[in-house]
Amino acid sequence: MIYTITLNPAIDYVVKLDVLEQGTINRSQGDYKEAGGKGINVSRVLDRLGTTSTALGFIGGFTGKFITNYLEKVGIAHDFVSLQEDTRINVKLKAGNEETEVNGKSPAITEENYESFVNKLRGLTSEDMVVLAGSLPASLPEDTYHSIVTMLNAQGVSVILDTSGSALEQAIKASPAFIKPNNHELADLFSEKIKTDLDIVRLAKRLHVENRIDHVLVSMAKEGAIYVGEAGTFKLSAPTGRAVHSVGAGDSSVAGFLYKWQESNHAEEAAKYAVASGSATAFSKTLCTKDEVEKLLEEVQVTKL
Ligand SMILES: Nc1ncnc2c1ncn2[C@@H]1O[C@H](COP(=O)(O)OP(=O)(O)O)[C@@H](O)[C@H]1O
Ligand SMILES: O=P(O)(O)OC[C@H]1O[C@](O)(COP(=O)(O)O)[C@@H](O)[C@@H]1O
Repeated sequence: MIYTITLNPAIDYVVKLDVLEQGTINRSQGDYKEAGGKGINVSRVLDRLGTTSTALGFIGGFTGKFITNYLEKVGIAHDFVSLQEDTRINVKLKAGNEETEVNGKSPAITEENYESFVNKLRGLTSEDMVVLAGSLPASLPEDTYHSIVTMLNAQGVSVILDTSGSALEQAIKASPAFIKPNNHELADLFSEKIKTDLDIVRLAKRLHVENRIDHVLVSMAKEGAIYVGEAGTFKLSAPTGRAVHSVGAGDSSVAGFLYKWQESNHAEEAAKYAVASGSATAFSKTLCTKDEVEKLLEEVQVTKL
């Protein structure tokens, strides 16, 4: 069974504007709300690709209810721990080609809440895969993902991790099986400036070798991705198209990789599927569908590095 963990879910409130002017009243040309947060988006894309998963994490208040109602409507299983405070709202402002994001502050998580969550993971086994994705709520320590990866590894569970900053820096020391930083997150992780593909390869190889991470997929938005791992080192081009809304593109890549990986056990195929899924989401108003992904698959070119 696949489980996705979103410790800090969100309603994504997407607002379209002609231009965004600071210090005055802007009027929306159209807006909509999505059940978001990285793990939840992975569950949503897996569902569209035909794979079942259960969404775990913390949820609270009327905003949390919006998310669970949505998941129930589309038939995605969930087993969240309930919080007193409201799940956050993340505002995504789309003005012309520019996307500006204001991600909300996380609700408080008590020790009791956290213990209830960890108890849900105790029964997982080597039959299971877990996606840990997104930022950590402010009330949890920065080594939270490190502890979860350590615990799940000991239970034989494969862990897929997609986070950034200090949470990522700590968690990679516990050797998750797969990570998908974007090129900026990779640069931050090593406090380096990335200028060429070879810089990416060099840093990703350190994660593969020194941190014993089986698969490292570094996404680079319209430049595609670079894979370093058990299957070798290669670059994958992204299909060309008009980027409509890139929120969730990274989450779609994670879901695409996981979907193909569990079906084929073939990392190169999985990485191709990841890139096609990310691009299919970037090219559509919301998350990708399987048809959209498979239409783009042939356009993803793989070059050995
Ligand atoms: N403008 C774009 N054109 C084509 N593909 C894109 C574009 N933006 C994102 N993608 C696809 O989505 C994937 C993930 O995007 P990226 O922006 O790197 O991730 P994240 O959302 O995690 O920052 C890329 O590897 C690529 O396949
Ligand atoms: O937990 P974070 O880092 O604040 O990110 C949450 C945001 O990321 C998203 O999951 C989108 O992520 P990507 O664009 O990286 O795929 C949004 O749905 C959500 O608002």
